[in-house]
Amino acid sequence: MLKKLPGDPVSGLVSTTPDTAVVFRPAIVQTPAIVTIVIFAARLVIGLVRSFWRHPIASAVAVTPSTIFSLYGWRLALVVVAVPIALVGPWAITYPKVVLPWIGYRLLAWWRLVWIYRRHWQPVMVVSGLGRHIKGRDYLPRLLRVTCTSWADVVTVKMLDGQAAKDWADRIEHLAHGFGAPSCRVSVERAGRLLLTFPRRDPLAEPLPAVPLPEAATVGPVEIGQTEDGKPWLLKLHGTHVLVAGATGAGKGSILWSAIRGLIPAIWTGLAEIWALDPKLMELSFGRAIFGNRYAADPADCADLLDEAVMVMQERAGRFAGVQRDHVPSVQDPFVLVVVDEIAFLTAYQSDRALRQRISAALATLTTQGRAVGVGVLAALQDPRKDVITIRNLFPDKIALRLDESEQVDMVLGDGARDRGALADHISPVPHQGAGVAYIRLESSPDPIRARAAYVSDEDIRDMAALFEEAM
Ligand SMILES: Nc1ncnc2c1ncn2[C@@H]1O[C@H](COP(=O)(O)OP(=O)(O)OP(=O)(O)O)[C@@H](O)[C@H]1O
Repeated sequence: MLKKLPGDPVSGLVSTTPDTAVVFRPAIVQTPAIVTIVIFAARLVIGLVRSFWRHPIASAVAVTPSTIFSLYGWRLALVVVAVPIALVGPWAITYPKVVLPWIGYRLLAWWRLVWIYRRHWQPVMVVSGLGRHIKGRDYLPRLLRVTCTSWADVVTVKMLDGQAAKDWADRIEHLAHGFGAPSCRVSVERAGRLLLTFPRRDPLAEPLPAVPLPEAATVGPVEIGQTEDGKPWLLKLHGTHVLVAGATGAGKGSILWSAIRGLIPAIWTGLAEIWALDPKLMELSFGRAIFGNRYAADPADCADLLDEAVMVMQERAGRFAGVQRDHVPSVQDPFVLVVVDEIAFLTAYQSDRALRQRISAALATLTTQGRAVGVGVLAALQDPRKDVITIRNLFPDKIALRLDESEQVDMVLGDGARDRGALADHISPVPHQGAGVAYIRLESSPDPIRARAAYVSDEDIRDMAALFEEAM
């Protein structure tokens, strides 16, 4: 009814005299006041119904006491407020994990929706360029829902038609600053819809103690720490190869040692073996007893050990050919995990060219053919540039600890990882806050996950090694 086709009727022309500008009289559509009032009232009712529907608890908390106050006075309103608090309060303190998701986080989500996101939505969208202001009208992405977890707000957004997730990923800093969050992560919920994660606090700010030794022998994903949403960080080792990149002091050792720790019962029962290459002669030498005679520090010895691993791999491949396609760990054919601390010492920084080529060839062979026959590589390095590690892409799983430069993030985790919120270059260099904190990108999902590896102290390593020393 209020729509008008573009252009003005000829009768609207005021002047067509040569030498004077053509002037159009703007078309004014007189809308009766009652129509405007009805439209605004309908919008208000729809908004209230939607608000009650989406936030029943928050709406009840806001509306019930004020209604009772206006109808029956403050005494009854006080009773209505005090009784639920008295009932739910002790329950919430005793069972916070039950009460918080059901009541606490819902109230918080409503409050943050109203106070943070809805209030700032229009300016943040327009200024960041995600919304458009055309001819006095705003075209904004729709803010659909806010949910809260213990550490973050998750905002569901319907993008404008024609927008891509990358448009949002390119503006994570605008979004984080605009909504007062330390960072923002973007993931796709489904076509046209995004989830924006805004952390409220850092759940990984405190170091984690070493994970207890597993009770059962397993080579399955081993628990090595905790992810941001409080779940155990399970690292797959059998059936893959893992590259860990991090600047000096980023905590590479804690990932290597946590992985070894998770395999200790399997090593003990003969289902797994760790073959350790320690060219820096620092990290792995601490637990030599765990590795038996499969430990090398000198580059020539490392090359011999790698060649031996290749031979084991090829012998198995020959035996398994046509019989089985997957490796099942057994005492005869244990899972062999080749752990390399600072792989660049053996490849890029190795001055003996022949040795360097031998080592590179062995590593490339293991990473291309090893996983089906139960030989895996877990390698750590400081500098992820291509000229330092040419076989970077042969590792299916990669972990980025604190990195020095923003460009290194995509080198480790793949294109677009940093845009989606893997801010590995922003991890704190203070060991207490940032060591062991990492971003992971799994083969199955483009969205990076933030996690922290448990800290395996020298004492923990000594205890683990002592188990094997006694048996020797
Ligand atoms: N997961 C962790 N949680 C808390 N603190 C840690 C963790 N890992 C390491 N640290 C602390 O950070 C320091 C450096 O760790 P680490 O030596 O493992 O780093 P790195 O990446 O191996 O460094 P480099 O490459 O220089 O050997 C350790 O001495 C320890 O105090």
